[in-house]
Amino acid sequence: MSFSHLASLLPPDAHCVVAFSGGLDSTVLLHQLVSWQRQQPQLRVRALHVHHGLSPNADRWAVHCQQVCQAWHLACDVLYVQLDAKMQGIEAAAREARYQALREQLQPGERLLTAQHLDDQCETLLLALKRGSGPAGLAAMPAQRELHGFWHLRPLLQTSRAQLEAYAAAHQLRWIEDESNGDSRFDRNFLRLHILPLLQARWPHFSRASARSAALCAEQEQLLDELLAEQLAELCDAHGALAFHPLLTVSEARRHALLRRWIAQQGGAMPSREALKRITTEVMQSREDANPCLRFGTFTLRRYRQRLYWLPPQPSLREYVLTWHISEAPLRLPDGLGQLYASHEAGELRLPTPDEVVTIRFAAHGYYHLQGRAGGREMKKLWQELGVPPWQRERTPLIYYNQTLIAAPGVFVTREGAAPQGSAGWQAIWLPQHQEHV
Ligand SMILES: Nc1ncnc2c1ncn2[C@@H]1O[C@H](COP(=O)(O)OP(=O)(O)OP(=O)(O)O)[C@@H](O)[C@H]1O
Repeated sequence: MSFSHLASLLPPDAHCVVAFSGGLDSTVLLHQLVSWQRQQPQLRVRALHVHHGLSPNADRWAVHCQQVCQAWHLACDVLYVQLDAKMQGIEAAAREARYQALREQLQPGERLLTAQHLDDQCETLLLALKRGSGPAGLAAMPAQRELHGFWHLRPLLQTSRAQLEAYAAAHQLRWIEDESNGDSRFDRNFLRLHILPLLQARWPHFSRASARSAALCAEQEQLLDELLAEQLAELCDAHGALAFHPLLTVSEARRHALLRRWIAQQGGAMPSREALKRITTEVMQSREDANPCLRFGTFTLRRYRQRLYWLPPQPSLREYVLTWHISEAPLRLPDGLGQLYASHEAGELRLPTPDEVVTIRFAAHGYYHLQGRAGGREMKKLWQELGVPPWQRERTPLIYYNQTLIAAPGVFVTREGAAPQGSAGWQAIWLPQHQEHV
């Protein structure tokens, strides 16, 4: 038996974690790895089984998986996830929960292996066609991808179901049949049970040919990624906000390709063509003083000045008042905003007097004088002058001494907050959460 499909994806000393459902596909994959390990003794293999709790047989499947692994001298952990069988889109929810549970178990250096095969690839392509996907969707499943810092590999993508069945028979493997595989209310099962057999009967190479189409789409997408990477990097600032004016002077095809890649980098789902057109007309081309906003699931696309922002929910924190003992530990801010540190080295803030209580708030109204600027201004005007986008204005920590606004760390210091010339001051440093461990 040749293991070239494994050797092309895995170094000989790889640490493999197989997502083992106990079905035909992952049983064959696990058996092949165990067999290959005899030739590659440095290879490490272990299995994880996810117990979704959806089938009355789920406990038996978990026991089966552990027995198979025991017989093959492999470690096998069972991961329990909670799902409600009555919920909408249970297939997608189960997949989401499964990948999350699997990911959480991976140790540094381990690779996750799943057992999707050639016919699965064909089904995925047909499902993408049904949704009207573009080339990224029609590329179906990649044989390898990075998944939150880990490698996720699908070594069987070139192997047909018939080949897997022949392998299982030749090695007398035992596997379990998920009874839900026979339920053609699920789109994938409908294709597998009713459509693919017809296509394969007429054109025996249909799955292989369609997988080739998927691979060609993937290649085109990769080429575009490479060609557009430089331009996209130039358009993005350090926070990922996109300078959109240059996009208005390029072709629609290039604009859409750049927007799709930018949204993917921001963690958004692939937008439809219709959505990309709306981004152009309703957000990029809206009036200069408009405050356009489009919702995409839990994300919001907004424009501020010359840039587009892809934002997770940004609730106002105006109700918060946190007392800060600046000589003690750093202060943790609400809603994942990170921490505030006090540094007593060469700061520009005056120290509070003994009767002044230091609080952190997220709202300021009225007229203020900022240090280093002539004249006072309304707070709203100041935010505009400082270039702070509207959604950040009630999420920027503000230091108060009693009822007096002193500073916004890293943004401004008020006249009332400035240390007198020649006297020692202190500094407040705001470290957003994503920088805490740098
Ligand atoms: N209960 C499970 N425990 C562990 N691994 C599983 C489980 N179910 C499925 N897998 C893994 O995921 C692979 C794909 O399974 P399946 O085709 O049933 O899922 P799917 O929802 O279509 O997933 P995908 O989008 O990942 O293709 C299997 O080959 C197996 O490696």
